Amino acid sequence: MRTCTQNYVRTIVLKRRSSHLSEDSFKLYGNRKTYFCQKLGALYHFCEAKNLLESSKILEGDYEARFQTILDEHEVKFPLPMSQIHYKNVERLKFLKSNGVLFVDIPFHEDENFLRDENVHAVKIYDSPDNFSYVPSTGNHNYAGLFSWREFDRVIVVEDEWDALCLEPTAARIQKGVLPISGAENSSLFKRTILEMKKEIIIWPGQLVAKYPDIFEDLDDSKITTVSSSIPRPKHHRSTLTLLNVLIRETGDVVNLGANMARSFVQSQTAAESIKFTRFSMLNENLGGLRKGELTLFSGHTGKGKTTFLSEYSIDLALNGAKTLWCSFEMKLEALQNMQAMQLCQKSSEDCQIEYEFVQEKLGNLGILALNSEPGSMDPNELVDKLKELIENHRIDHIIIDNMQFLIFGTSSDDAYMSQDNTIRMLRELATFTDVHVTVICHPRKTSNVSKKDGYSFLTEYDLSGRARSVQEADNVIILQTSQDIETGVRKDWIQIHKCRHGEIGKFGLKYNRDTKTYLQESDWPYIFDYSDGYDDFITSESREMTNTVDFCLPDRRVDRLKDFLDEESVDLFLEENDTLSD
Ligand SMILES: Nc1ncnc2c1ncn2[C@@H]1O[C@H](COP(=O)(O)OP(=O)(O)OP(=O)(O)O)[C@@H](O)[C@H]1O
Repeated sequence: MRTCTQNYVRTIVLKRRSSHLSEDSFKLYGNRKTYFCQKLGALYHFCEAKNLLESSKILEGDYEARFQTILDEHEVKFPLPMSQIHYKNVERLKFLKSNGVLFVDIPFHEDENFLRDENVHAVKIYDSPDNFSYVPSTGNHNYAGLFSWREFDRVIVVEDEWDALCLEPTAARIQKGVLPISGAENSSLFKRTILEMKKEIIIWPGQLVAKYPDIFEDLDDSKITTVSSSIPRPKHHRSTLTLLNVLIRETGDVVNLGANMARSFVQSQTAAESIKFTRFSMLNENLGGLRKGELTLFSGHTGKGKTTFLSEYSIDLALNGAKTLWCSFEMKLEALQNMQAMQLCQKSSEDCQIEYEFVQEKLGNLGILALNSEPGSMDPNELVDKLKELIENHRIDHIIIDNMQFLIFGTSSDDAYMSQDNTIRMLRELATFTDVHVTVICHPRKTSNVSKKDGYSFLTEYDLSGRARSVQEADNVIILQTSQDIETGVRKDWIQIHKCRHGEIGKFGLKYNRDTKTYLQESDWPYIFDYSDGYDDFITSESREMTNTVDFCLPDRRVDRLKDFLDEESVDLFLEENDTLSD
């Protein structure tokens, strides 16, 4: 009798084209038939696969006795010896799902039986997620028979059955089959029968070529495409979209748009799942909320509020469920913390200190994280590695990097450009392949097109420092625009969306409250402050300094206009509450 102290017993993954499987098993695990009917069924399948992976239980003690109990509990007859189990018997093992996952092994021998998948040969038992053994412990074991490689001319070779399980439905949407390789390394049949017959072989990750030289060395190079080793294995991806992105971006020179309709289905699904803004709800209209897997560049004139705005932006998102990680290389964490407390509670710094405990609790519940680093430069490679780890461990949805300059190295401008291109490319990949939204603050280069009237030039995406490459890589480019009338001192701020790959460009005004460091978007301004009017006529000589703040002065004629909209009593109340507004 075999004894294991800890075993993961994992359930059967049974979803192949087979006449003796009931419809029920197709539905349970999904197959191409199912998800083509349901369109987004692949997503379901993907989640199912992930759930199976994550919910597998550890069985303590004597494996076989425990296993037999499970079989008995579910009244499943497991006809030993295992080498004689047929698929139709195995089918019943799906009842084991609630107890974890049991992989039923397909014989992989140097004979044609393999191709018919007739027999189940062994059970794979996990001592830990990476350590497993087979019962009975004979020869080669491989799960190829469970997957879809036979149905397509193009095949993606992956490391093991978990990768295959996670990738298969997505791959099928773009007409590719999957084939797990582990266990087949000693088989010349594997190479001869499968790989040599296929028109295109994608190897994910590319290191498998070096790991299994006997299998790949003689294959025609022109048929092989490898997925970069910096991209995580399929089982580590968080959504179907990121898997599709890898397959579409990393493989093949030409994309069949017809076959890739799947991508737009998933894309629209992602949009529907985007995290919406409340304080800055006007961003929902253009950007469609915060979408996972995108890269946003955020810019604005130096010292004009980029960090301040993004801080409140991250609070808004956090209040709607998005977990943001701040990488603040410019501002000390205490300063960021203080600003976030004020913005969250909409209180002044002094009030936050008075109500310290309340503020602390509220901010704590929000769950915004910050990389524990001192202000200063950081090696982008080191940062990206760190971020991958944090995304995995803390389930992060959004990363803000403040700012790009701290990730650029090089003495000459050419070196700096190269470095910036490289950093942006890494951040782009990070967003795409981890399904996290990355927002990067970029400074503009020095601009000179300043009109006499406006103290700050109007920035466009072309004013962002570095090369156009960054803008091309980004999904969104947002600029906090500032203008200041040189004569009157009036400052105006607005958010301008210059690029939005999956939405629309647009703009909206902002007013700033110095006391709480918060912004009020245009649609929330008291209606009397009509954006199209401009602000010039709000100015009195005393209030010049404060014209873009919400507590600005209101001249008499504006009060009169207020009366057109409100009754006498409400106007009095309004004026009383805003006594700075009265003369
Ligand atoms: N709209 C605004 N009107 C007036 N003051 C503002 C406004 N927005 C932010 N500020 C103030 O401007 C100062 C600088 O803000 P912040 O650090 O956010 O700017 P930044 O653009 O990120 O700066 P840098 O270019 O140095 O990175 C802060 O004291 C902030 O309170």
